[in-house]
Amino acid sequence: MKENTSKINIKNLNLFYGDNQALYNINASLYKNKITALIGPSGCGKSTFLRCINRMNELIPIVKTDGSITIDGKNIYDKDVDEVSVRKKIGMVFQQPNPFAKSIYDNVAYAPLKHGIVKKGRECDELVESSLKKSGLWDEVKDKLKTPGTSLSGGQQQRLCIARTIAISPEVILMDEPTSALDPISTQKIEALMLELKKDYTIVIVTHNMQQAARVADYTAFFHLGELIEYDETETIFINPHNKKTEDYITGRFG
Ligand SMILES: Nc1ncnc2c1ncn2[C@@H]1O[C@H](COP(=O)(O)OP(=O)(O)OP(=O)(O)O)[C@@H](O)[C@H]1O
Repeated sequence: MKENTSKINIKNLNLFYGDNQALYNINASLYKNKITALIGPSGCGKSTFLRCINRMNELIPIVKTDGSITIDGKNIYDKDVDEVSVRKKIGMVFQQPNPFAKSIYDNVAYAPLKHGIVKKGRECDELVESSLKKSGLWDEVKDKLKTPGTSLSGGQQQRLCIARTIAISPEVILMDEPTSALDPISTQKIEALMLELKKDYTIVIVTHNMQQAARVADYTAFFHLGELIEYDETETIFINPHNKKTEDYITGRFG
């Protein structure tokens, strides 16, 4: 792993929902311009861990987090860091495509205009076009930018959500089961897109689909009962795991 640049450093991360501990002392370095997949049985803490990386769990009042997550050396849990700036730097794509009830154009333009990243007019038009091109959707929507985002197919809506995420120039993209609501062809398109996007972004994905992790991820982290059991190059996790629990899960003995 040595030749990689560390982008996200997690140290002694514990998370509690009220009295219930959901994450136990997680330590890991996630690498820049790589795709890291989080796998493990239902309820093992994958989504909780993902949401720690953009401080989204803080929207849940009973959550208490300790430990640190540094991104490029800065702890995002420091008191002087506000969570809105964290979420601008770290985009998120959800399981269900969730475009705004707005036009395709406005879905992409909304946040950059709101944050003053671009001005209305040509500058904004160019950003909308380049974001839709990067998400592989431009050719399918360029003649209907004023139609509602919700009129697109599920797979197109997910690529619109990715375009919306890219438009504010994040450094990290978190994806929580981004293809589980999609058909195989849309899934294939999103996977191809992820491989393209990792050239510019660091990607962390939660997936239940082990073939998907094997196809797209450079690194894979296996969680069980809130613990990070094993984290390594994807090939090692799938072909030569070091931990018995990882092996049992990979080979379908539980989960
Ligand atoms: N909002 C919440 N309030 C209380 N407990 C929660 C909340 N969200 C998750 N949990 C608990 O935290 C633990 C980890 O859940 P999490 O959703 O992170 O697991 P997961 O591995 O992503 O599961 P799945 O694969 O089913 O989505 C579970 O025991 C779950 O019940």
